[in-house]
Amino acid sequence: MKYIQTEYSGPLSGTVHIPGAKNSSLALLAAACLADDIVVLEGIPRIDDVGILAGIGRDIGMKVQQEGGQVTLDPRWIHSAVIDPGKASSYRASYYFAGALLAKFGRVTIGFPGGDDFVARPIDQHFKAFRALGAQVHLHNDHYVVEAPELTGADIHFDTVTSGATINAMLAAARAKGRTQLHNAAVDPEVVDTASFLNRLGARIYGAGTSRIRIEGVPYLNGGTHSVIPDRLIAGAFLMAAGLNGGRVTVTDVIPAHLGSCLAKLEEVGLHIECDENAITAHGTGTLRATRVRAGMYPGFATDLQQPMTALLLQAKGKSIVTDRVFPKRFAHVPQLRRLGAEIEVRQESAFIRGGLPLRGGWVHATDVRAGTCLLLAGLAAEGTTSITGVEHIERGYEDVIGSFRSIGAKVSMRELDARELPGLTHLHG
Ligand SMILES: CC(=O)N[C@H]1[C@@H](OP(=O)(O)OP(=O)(O)OC[C@H]2O[C@@H](n3ccc(=O)[nH]c3=O)[C@H](O)[C@@H]2O)O[C@H](CO)[C@@H](O)[C@@H]1O
Ligand SMILES: C=C(OP(=O)(O)O)C(=O)O
Repeated sequence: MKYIQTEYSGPLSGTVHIPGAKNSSLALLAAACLADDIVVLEGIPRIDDVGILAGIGRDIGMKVQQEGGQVTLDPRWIHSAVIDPGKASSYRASYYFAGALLAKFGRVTIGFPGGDDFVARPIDQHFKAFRALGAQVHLHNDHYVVEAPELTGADIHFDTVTSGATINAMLAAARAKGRTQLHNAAVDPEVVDTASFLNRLGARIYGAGTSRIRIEGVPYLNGGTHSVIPDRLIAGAFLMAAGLNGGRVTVTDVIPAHLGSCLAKLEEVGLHIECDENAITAHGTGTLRATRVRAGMYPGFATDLQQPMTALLLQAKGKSIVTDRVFPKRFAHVPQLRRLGAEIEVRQESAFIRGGLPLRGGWVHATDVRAGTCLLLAGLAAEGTTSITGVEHIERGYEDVIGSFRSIGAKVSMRELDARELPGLTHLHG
């Protein structure tokens, strides 16, 4: 079993190239199924979730060729819309295959989504959208079936703002008959990126990036080429790394506007931020201020950044509070941070932090990708050696976590755990 080892690293400094966004890539790769010709996607990160998705694509007949960050997909060979439940459940965004295959096949069989587990991650709004477009949804033990002999445009009012269901509804409606309007839609950059991609193929999607999206269904979609947007969540985590021990980090190939609420919060805690057209530099003075973070949907502070931010706030003298309004129980990193000596506890769905106290290295377990980033940052600020298991979660989101952190001077390495050490470590998962 692999684990990541970190050592106290002092101020981190350097430049990191930010890869394409995981969450956008997963939507675009599935969306390619809707096309009637070859699609080329550029800037796709080489992460585990993309590997699983490509495997599913090949299983159903799609031709998928990966060369570095360029992925060429030929959907003309897709012969099946029955997706292996195990593969679908091994990552979150498999639900996009339901939206993308429905218009072409009229029936999709697929496993329930997996991915990071934050206690509750319903997909009722995806089903609501499919039903509104005329589909029936049948739930089974380990899979569900979505069926629609024909999809017809409709007005869909989401009960809550969800990026996943907004994207899935766009996919299903792109080739539906007539007009669909999405109300209370998510405004995330990944929604806009998916709409831009589909429009490049000939779809007619208007208003993506606002809470009302209009889709005029089209009978077919061409092929085309598209570059995925940069990963704002990886960029945010590296900027936070600059604040840990008073360092200076530049992230390049980013879209600064996608990080507005993150940058504002970093300035609030005392980091200096400089933005260029496609680069951001953060430098810490060594002194951090405690603060209040309320994670919300875009353009709010991202739920996927509240865990690395928590690692940073452990270094800020005083009391900080972190609340997650998107996934109110997303605090699996908290008991792990306590193993490193952090004074942090969860009460009434918020993490209360007493920061500015020294951390000491130890064994910890990453339960999900961002918990992993949080523990990695905490490990770089802790005295001694920190060992992080659960690397498979981290690798869902990072293509070269060790290389990119080393490039800013982090003392971090990937190691192999001797099987004989395992029994003594099972307590970590509790
Ligand atoms: C693969 C992917 O893109 N994952 C991202 C996506 O997840 P995911 O697509 O699962 O998250 P959503 O944006 O859909 O969730 C937003 C909120 O809506 C709720 N909800 C969602 C769907 C639904 O049918 N019913 C419902 O109640 C969720 O519980 C949550 O409170 O957005 C999250 C919120 O920015 C991010 O943390 C994830 O990294
Ligand atoms: C929650 C995340 O991913 P997923 O939705 O794929 O589980 C994440 O990227 O932080």
